[in-house]
Amino acid sequence: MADQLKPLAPGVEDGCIPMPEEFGLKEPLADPRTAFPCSGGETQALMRLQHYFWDTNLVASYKETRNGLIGIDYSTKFAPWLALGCISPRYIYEQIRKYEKERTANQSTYWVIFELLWRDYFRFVALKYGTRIFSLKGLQDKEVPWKKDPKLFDAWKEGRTGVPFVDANMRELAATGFMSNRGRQNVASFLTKDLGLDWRMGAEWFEHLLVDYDVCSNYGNWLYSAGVGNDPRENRKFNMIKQGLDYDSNGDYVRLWVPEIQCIKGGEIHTLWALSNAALSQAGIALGETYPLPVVLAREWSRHINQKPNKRDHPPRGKKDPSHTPKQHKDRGVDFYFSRNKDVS
Ligand SMILES: Cc1cc2nc3c(=O)[nH]c(=O)nc-3n(C[C@H](O)[C@H](O)[C@H](O)COP(=O)(O)OP(=O)(O)OC[C@H]3O[C@@H](n4cnc5c(N)ncnc54)[C@H](O)[C@@H]3O)c2cc1C
Repeated sequence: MADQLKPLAPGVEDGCIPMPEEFGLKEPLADPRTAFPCSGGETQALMRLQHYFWDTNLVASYKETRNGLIGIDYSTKFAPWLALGCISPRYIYEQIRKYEKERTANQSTYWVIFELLWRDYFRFVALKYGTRIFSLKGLQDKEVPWKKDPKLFDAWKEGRTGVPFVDANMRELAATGFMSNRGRQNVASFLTKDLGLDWRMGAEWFEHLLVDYDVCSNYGNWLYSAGVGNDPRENRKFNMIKQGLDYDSNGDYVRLWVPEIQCIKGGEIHTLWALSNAALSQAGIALGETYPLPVVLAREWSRHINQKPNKRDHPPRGKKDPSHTPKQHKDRGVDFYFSRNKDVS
């Protein structure tokens, strides 16, 4: 490696690095609700690792918290730094191995490595298939009658679908550039399976906004969600209402991002349209006016109307913070990549 950079070519001046204002850009606003309140650069990335591994031992409970929705510590948040080359996956891997030797090795420490393997996997998929990862028919060359309805797409991207769990996630993305993995899987399934929209519209919207945008991980995951990746199982679809009740049983996440419906208490917030007029008007909600009616109603959602939050999904004892994931049943958290069921719900 060279010790020094070569001098600039003759005639090229070494001016100052231009500031965002010179391009007409304003300082980005920091939303206090963000799950990624960090800044860029290698130093910050290393500090995050130090915090997540060595200072707090959060890495040792990653598997239980990784499906969380609120706050910085439910997952590693390494993705933005990885996407921009501020930290390397090898360094993270070596640090996990060191942690396992010096502190503890458990399912959680393994699971962070496992997630990094997904990242690698999507790189290999992109290498193998090249520009086919952007093709409407995907890797399977599969004909699907995708729609391109701009009204439905706008409702999705602006968080106005009338499905609170979807809207909360889409608003978080627009306001902060970040969305949890649980949220991404759900809104992608909603766009492709419930709305039947061209999956590439969703992928492009993510590309436009994600602070951790990465061409391989983004298009690889979208292909998967759309059912046109190299996954042999068909028609897997998330049930938005069950997911909302499982992972945001009390509705705290929805209330954080969809304030106009925050007067509805508890998990009923996920099925607003099923509430009585009296309950809605008491909460100051006029469906279709102050908050949209659902743009679509999937048949399987009706199973969860009036469902009390599942006892088993209450946060583990001693973990009251809303950012903690509900206790997971055997297969929960083993994303749609592994679920044997068609309706991953
Ligand atoms: C539709 C969709 C689009 C996505 N787009 C992107 C993207 O553009 N860039 C991106 O980095 N991730 C993407 N992901 C994967 C995943 O959601 C994010 O990597 C993760 O939410 C980032 O948060 P984290 O760093 O706290 O992850 P953690 O849960 O802490 O995971 C640790 C690391 O493992 C890797 N990882 C975790 N899950 C995945 C996955 N499913 N696929 C690939 N790598 C994974 C990431 O590098 C992540 O930083 C997407 C997922 C979906 C469903």
